[in-house]
Amino acid sequence: MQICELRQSLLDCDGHALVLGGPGSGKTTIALKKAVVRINSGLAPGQSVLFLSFSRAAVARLGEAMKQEVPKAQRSQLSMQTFHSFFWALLSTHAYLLGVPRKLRILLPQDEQVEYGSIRSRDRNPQNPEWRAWLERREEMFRRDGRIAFDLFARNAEVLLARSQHVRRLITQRHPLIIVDEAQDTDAHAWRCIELLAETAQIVCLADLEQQIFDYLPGIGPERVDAIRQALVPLEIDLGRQNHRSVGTEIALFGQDILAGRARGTPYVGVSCFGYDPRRRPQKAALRMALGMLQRAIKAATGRYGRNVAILTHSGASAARISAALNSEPKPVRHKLAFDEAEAMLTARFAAFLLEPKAEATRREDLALALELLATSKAAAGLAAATQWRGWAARVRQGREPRAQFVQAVAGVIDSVRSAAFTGDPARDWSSIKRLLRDSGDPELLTAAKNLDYLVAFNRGRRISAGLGAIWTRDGRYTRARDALDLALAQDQILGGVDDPPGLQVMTIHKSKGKQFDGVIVIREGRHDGQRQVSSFVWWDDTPPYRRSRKILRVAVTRSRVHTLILEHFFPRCPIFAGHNL
Ligand SMILES: Nc1ncnc2c1ncn2[C@@H]1O[C@H](COP(=O)(O)OP(=O)(O)OP(=O)(O)O)[C@@H](O)[C@H]1O
Repeated sequence: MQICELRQSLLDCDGHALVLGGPGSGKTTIALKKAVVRINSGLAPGQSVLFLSFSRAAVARLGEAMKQEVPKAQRSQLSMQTFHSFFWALLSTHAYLLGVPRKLRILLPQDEQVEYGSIRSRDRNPQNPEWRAWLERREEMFRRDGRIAFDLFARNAEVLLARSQHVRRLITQRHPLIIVDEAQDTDAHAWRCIELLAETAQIVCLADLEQQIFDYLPGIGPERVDAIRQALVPLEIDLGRQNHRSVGTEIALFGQDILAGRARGTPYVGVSCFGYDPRRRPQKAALRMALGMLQRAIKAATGRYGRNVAILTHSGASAARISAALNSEPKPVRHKLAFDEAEAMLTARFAAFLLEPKAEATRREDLALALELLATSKAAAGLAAATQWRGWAARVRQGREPRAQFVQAVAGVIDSVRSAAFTGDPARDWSSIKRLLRDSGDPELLTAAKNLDYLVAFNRGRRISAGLGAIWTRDGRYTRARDALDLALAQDQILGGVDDPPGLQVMTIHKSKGKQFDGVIVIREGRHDGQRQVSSFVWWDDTPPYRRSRKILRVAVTRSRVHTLILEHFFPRCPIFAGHNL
């Protein structure tokens, strides 16, 4: 890699720095180089360069990039973490200074969701007394029981760092250089933490305001980059519109034109569009054709098929529909769906419960508990059935077992696991639970079995297996399997899952941020805005000239290295695409 003068100035700089630049301009790459230079200049034993990112996805990509940019010998001196894992480590060691219990536990998102699931998403705001009451209860859980929700991490880390110079020193002595990825998306608390650490550590912020697509979240806004400038007075280098991701294509230029609202009216190298009429051609057929076109385009450009490709959608519901269309017979297409995990995690707790030893004497309690666990996962999905199932659980406890088919099916499963001989191999035993659920023939239990598949798809299996295996080795049965599962999931949400699998992935545009694929299909369809069908590229509440929508679409189209294909319904027409001729 050529190091230009601009990049060299970053490598030479001892003070704070701010690296700006568009998608694929090389911010991450040069920051990793900077880390290597710092490591080579000598770190004391126990010291490392800290690279902070928002999502595990971004850390996963960093891991990939690191393999290219950082020599093996130095990798252990580079600590790549998400903000969450960094704050968690900080809080779990020092939060007692805030007067909370010494032993902290994480309030998992799926458990939080159970608490507030009944409040509609649009009512989850500080104006709503019900929501405020939940926030207070959540705060109380932290103060009294040491159970802390992810959302409280940054705020409490800030209080801790602000109060204790000692803790600040401990961190900056360990990490003399801190690199902050996607610094434009730090909220006020996370940013204040960095600012406090900047007193005694060197900070390098990477930012691109034009990729700020999480600005609907509280505390995130365009003011952050100015705040960085004011607080750090950094050396500023701007990689501008350099494009190293999709060299030889005009993908970055296309993204730029989308953002600027410029329609040049001629095709772009590396970008194509496949429009279809959903009344004539079903989506599942169009999807398969589009995947073929994408892979052929990648092969034509590079001589080989793409290693990883993604289908990007505007909403989670749309991602789920695409996934279902890909799964449809006769030729299902293998893929991974990045989806809302709460329901699946809670179903896993039900499965863990089924693994726990059971006795005839506790049948009634077991059945009631099973119904409650299932109700909890329903509640997380915001489904009304939860209330009814909880009612049934209460009746079971009173000795009045409802005749409802669902209750009978669950009772059947409980009866079968009581006599099941588990093998001690968690993977096999987990599969036999799934089989039992499927064999029950009940549609709800079938959904539960499917949710368990998702966990495997998400690579959550390994840590869960290890936890369950350890219990079996100790006890010869799965005593308190649910605790082991919770522990595995908590670890996983903070530390784990840092891989970027090959193959096809389906996800929302927001989830794709910071990722890179050989090829990308961006789905455009219709979405109902309450009055009529509008293009799904037009974001909720956005108005001409559609700044927000353009920003988001640009993030989507610039995720690919070789080819981006827009798969679109002919109708409704899209104002953002008007004048383009792809
Ligand atoms: N100076 C360079 N010369 C050649 N290739 C480079 C250079 N810098 C980066 N690359 C390559 O370009 C691609 C994108 O770079 P990188 O991920 O660093 O960009 P980025 O600015 O962090 O992107 P984004 O903001 O979209 O996450 C990578 O595959 C990287 O290996």
